[in-house]
Amino acid sequence: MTLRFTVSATDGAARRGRLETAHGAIDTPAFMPVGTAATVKAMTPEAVVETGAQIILGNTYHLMLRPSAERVAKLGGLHRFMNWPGPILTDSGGFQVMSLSQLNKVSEAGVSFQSHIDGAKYDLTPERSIEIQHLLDATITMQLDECVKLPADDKRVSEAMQLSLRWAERCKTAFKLRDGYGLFGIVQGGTNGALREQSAKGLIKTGFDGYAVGGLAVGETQAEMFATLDVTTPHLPQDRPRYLMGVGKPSDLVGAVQRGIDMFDCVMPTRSGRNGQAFTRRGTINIRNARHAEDPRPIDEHCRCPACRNYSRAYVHHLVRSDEILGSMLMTAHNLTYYQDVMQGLRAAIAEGRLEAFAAGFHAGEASGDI
Ligand SMILES: CNc1nc2c(CCNCC3CCCC3)c3nc(N)[nH]c(=O)c3cc2[nH]1
Ligand SMILES: [Zn+2]
Repeated sequence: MTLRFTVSATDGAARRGRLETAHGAIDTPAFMPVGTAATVKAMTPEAVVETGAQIILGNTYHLMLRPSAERVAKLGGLHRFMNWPGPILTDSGGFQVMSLSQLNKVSEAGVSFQSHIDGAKYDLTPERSIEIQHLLDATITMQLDECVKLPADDKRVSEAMQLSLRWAERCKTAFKLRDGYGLFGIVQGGTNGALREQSAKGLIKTGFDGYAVGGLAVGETQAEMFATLDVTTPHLPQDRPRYLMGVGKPSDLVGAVQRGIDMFDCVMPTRSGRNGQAFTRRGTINIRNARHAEDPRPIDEHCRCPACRNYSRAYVHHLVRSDEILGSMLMTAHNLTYYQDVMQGLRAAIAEGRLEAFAAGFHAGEASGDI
C-alpha cells in the first residue's frame, strides 16, 4: 500500500486511527475543511492550522477552469501555490460538474460540460481527472464517479453505480503510484443495501488506498443516511480509511463516526459561518439576530478560537450585519475550531472506550438550547 493507515483503538464500529502521507499525518476521525478555489475562504493557512485541521480539500472542478491544472503545476503544485504544506485531498470534479456547470452530459467516456465561468466546453474523463489531480499534486486523489441525487429509482442508481465501478478501474490504471500518495474509490448505490454491497465488493476487487461513501447528503434524511452507512461500512476493509463525502452538520459527524466513518468534508462550517450561523456546544445561533446586538459575551465561552477569545457577540453581530470581511474571518475561524474540537472529542472518546457517553452528552448539549 502507498498510504499507511493504522487503527490504534476501536469502540463499537468506530475507529481511532492515523493516516501517514507524503505531506504529513492525519489523526482520524478527521474533519477536512473545504478549500474550493485554492483557499479556505476567509482563512490564511496559519489560521486553518490553528483550528487543528491537518488536511484540507482542494477542488478539481474550480481549479481546472481557473487558473487551470497546468498553471498550478507550473507554479509548483497546490501545496506551494496556496502555501498549505499539509495533506490535500482533491475531489474528482464529477460531482461539482453536475451541481455547478451548464449543459453537462454523462456518457461511458466521462462527463462533458460547459464552464459556469465562461461557457467554454470541457470533457472530463476518468483519465483526465486523474491527470488534473496529479498536476495539482493532490496527496489523496478521488476516482471520477457519477453521483445520483435522491430520491431516484433503483434502475437509475444501479446504472450510475456500475458506471462508477468501470470508471474506478480506469482511474486506478491511470493513477501514478507514489509513496505517501493515495487513490480512493467511491461507493455508490443510493440507499439500496444490495447495490451498496455490490459497489463495495467491486471496488475492493480493484483495490484502493481508501474507500469513500458517496451518493449521500444529496437530499436523503439523516435516518436514511445512517441506515445506508449501516449496510455499507461493514463491507469495507477494516485496515483502510473510510471517507463520507459532503457530510455534514455536527450530529451527522457523531452518528457517522459511530458507524465506522473516519474522514469528512463539508462546506457547512465555512459557508454558513459567512452567513452568520455559529455552531456551539448548545446548538447553533445566527449572530445576525437582533438579540445579539448588545450581548457582551463571546459566541461560546468555552471556545479557544480568536473570535471567542477577543470579541463579543455584539461586535461579531455588527461585523456580519455590516458585511465586513472581518465578520467572515471570525465566524469561519469559530466554526472550523468548533468542528475540530468535536473531532478531537470523538478521537479521545474512542481511545478511552466511552464513545456512547460522549454521543449522549453531545446530543444533550445540542438540545439544551438557551444560547
Ligand atoms: C454536500 N453533499 C455531498 N457532497 C458530495 C460530494 C462532494 C464532496 N465535497 C467536495 C468538495 C466541495 C468543494 C470542493 C471539493 C461528492 N463527491 C463525489 N465525487 N462523489 C459523491 O458521491 C459525492 C457526494 C456528495 N454529497
Ligand atoms: Zn469560538
